[in-house]
Amino acid sequence: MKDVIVIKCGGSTIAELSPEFFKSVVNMQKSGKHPIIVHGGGPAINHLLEKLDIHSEFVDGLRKTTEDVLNTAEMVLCGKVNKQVVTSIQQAGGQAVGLSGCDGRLLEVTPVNEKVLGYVGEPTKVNTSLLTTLFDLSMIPVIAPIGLNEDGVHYNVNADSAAGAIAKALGAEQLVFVTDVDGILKDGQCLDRVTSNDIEEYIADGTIYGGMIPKVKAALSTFTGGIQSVMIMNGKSTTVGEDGSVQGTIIVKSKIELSIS
Ligand SMILES: Nc1ncnc2c1ncn2[C@@H]1O[C@H](COP(=O)(O)OP(=O)(O)O)[C@@H](O)[C@H]1O
Ligand SMILES: CC(=O)N[C@@H](CCC(=O)OP(=O)(O)O)C(=O)O
Repeated sequence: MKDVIVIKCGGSTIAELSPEFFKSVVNMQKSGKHPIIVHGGGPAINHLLEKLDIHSEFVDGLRKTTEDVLNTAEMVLCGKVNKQVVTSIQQAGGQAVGLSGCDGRLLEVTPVNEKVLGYVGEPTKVNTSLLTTLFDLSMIPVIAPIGLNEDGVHYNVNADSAAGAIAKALGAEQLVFVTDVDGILKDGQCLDRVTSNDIEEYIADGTIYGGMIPKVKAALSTFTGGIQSVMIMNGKSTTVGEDGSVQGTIIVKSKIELSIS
C-alpha cells in the first residue's frame, strides 16, 4: 500500500526521541502519508526483570522468554512504553491508538524455537484491515510487539520482526529502523552498501551481532513484499520529512543490497 511508512522505534533510543521527532510523524500524516509506529522496549524490560530478580538472556538478538519473562515484557511493552509513545504523539498534535499484536488479532505468530527460546513468536499473519481502518479514522497506530497464536497463547515478538512483518503485509512504501547507531558499522565505519551475502558473512564473522541481527533479517524479509527501501538510523539525530523522507544513513534499495540514499 502506497503511502504507508512503518517506523520502528527501538527501546535503545525511545526515551531520547525528541518532541520534534513526534511532530514530524504527525506532519507526515497531515501530508497524506500513513505512518505506523512499532516500538521496542528491551532496556525497560531488562530494568523491570532485574528489579523482579528474573533472569533473562538473548540468543542472536532474541530474548529467551519463560512465562515470567513474557508476563514482564507484556507489562512493560503494552502497559508502559506503548502508552508513553501514544502520549508523545498526542502531545505533538496527532491522534494515536495503542495496540498490542493481541488486540484485534493484529499479529498472529508461531513459536520460533520453543525448546531454545520459549515464548518467542515469529509473525505469520497480520490483520491489515484493522490498520487500514485506523488510517481511515486518521489515527496513527502504535504497536507493541506481543503476538498470539491460534489458541490465544501470548508470545514475545522481537519488535524488528514485528515491524518487518507489518511492513511486508501492508506492502508499505518504507520501513525505518530508528535505533542508537547510525547504521551498520564495520571496523567503526558506517557501511554504504551491503549485499545479502555480506549480511550472511557479517553475521557469521560477528560484525553484525545482537540486536542488529533481527533488523537485517527483517529488512531482507520485506523484499519479497515489494518494499523498495529500508533505512537504519540513529534516533538521536532523526527527523522525518512531511513527504516521508527520513534523514538517515542506510537504505536497503533492492532485493540484495543496502546503499546510501
Ligand atoms: N554491525 C553493527 N553495526 C551497528 N550496530 C550493531 C552491529 N552489530 C550489532 N550492533 C548492535 O546493535 C545495537 C542496536 O540494536 P538494539 O540494541 O536491539 O537496539 P534497538 O533497541 O534500537 O532495537 C547497537 O547498539 C549495537 O550494539
Ligand atoms: C523476542 C524478543 O527479543 N523480544 C523483545 C521485544 C522488545 C524489543 O524488541 O525491543 P527493542 O526494539 O528495544 O530491541 C524483548 O523481549 O526485548
